[in-house]
Amino acid sequence: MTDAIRLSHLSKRFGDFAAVDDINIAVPKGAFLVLVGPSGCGKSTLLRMLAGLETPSEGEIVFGGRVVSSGQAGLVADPSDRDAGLVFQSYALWPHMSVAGNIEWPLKVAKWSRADRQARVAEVLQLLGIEELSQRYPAEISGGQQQRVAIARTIGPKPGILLFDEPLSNLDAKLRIEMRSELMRIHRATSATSVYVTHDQVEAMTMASHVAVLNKGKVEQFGPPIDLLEKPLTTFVATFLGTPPANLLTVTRQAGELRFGNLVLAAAAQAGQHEKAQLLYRAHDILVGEQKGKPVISAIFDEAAPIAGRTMVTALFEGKRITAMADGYFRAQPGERIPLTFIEPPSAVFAMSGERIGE
Ligand SMILES: Nc1ncnc2c1ncn2[C@@H]1O[C@H](COP(=O)(O)OP(=O)(O)OP(=O)(O)O)[C@@H](O)[C@H]1O
Repeated sequence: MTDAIRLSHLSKRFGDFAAVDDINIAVPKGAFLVLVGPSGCGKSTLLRMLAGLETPSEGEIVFGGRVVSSGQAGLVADPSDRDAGLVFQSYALWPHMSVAGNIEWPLKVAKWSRADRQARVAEVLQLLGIEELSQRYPAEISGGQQQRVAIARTIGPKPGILLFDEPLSNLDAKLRIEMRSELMRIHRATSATSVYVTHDQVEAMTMASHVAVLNKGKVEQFGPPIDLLEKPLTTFVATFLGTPPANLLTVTRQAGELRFGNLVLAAAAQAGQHEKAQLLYRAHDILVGEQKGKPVISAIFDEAAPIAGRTMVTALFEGKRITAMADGYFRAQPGERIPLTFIEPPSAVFAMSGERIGE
């Protein structure tokens, strides 16, 4: 089957600076791809290239087998001629048009017949649950409702590809969670392929069928969210994804062992030939308390946050912050010493350069 989206050697330079640097990914039809990464990693630039608002410096964008942008050929198909719809962070509704008018406008531009337009407007109003707002003007509805109208307007013409640029970042926390599942429902109902930009890794992990983690314009890793959590290829991916954030401990090879201070954490063979390595421990693999026969450290309690019946605890050990879990609700005084036990072996081993070692 033809991929819905294929990016080959896609780059965008501003002067000497590569905002997007040699990206190569293929996205199957119907996927929900989330582009995630820290501020300035190139997410918006990549999305703007997908939308046809920015010309690639090099490489190609192919939608459903058709080249829509090409750096070499200097080709960029017009935003309206690439079967893609873009939803921005700011809703950009036309203030002088009613909700129904806003949704109908792109269909007029695309020369749909009056009857088809009316039927489609009614359909998307219903899909977004905003029928009762159809005659109101943008100034007369809330921010969350405006966002729904903006989404309705984008999906009206039935684009094959939906592009979202941090669409929920202006909403409050509760509404954001609600809209997340709404967007998933809309994605399924339209059977479009979606590309969604966020810097919120929780949003990425809950919504995505595929995630691309970007760092300095490059894709660090691309795949289903579970694969990225279970088998991160770099320390960047390992610590960027997952809640609470994972721990990386630098260990030194001594004889047959990998030691963290005086503590033996793993067999030296796990680090291959490296003298030093970084061990990945998820918070739930370090438990507050002691367990016989397992490596334990005495750390200085810093703070505690209850999460789903357990407690996420941060503590300091030799100046390093460590995140661990306690069963039930846990409290201690800041500065108090608490035991932390490494109840599981490290879930991955990385070279000091950040690359994964072994399986
Ligand atoms: N028109 C431009 N001219 C020069 N540099 C630019 C331009 N647009 C973006 N950049 C630079 O390219 C890099 C990537 O920017 P981009 O907006 O794509 O990042 P982002 O990942 O979307 O960040 P954020 O999450 O903060 O929105 C940044 O360093 C930015 O300063």
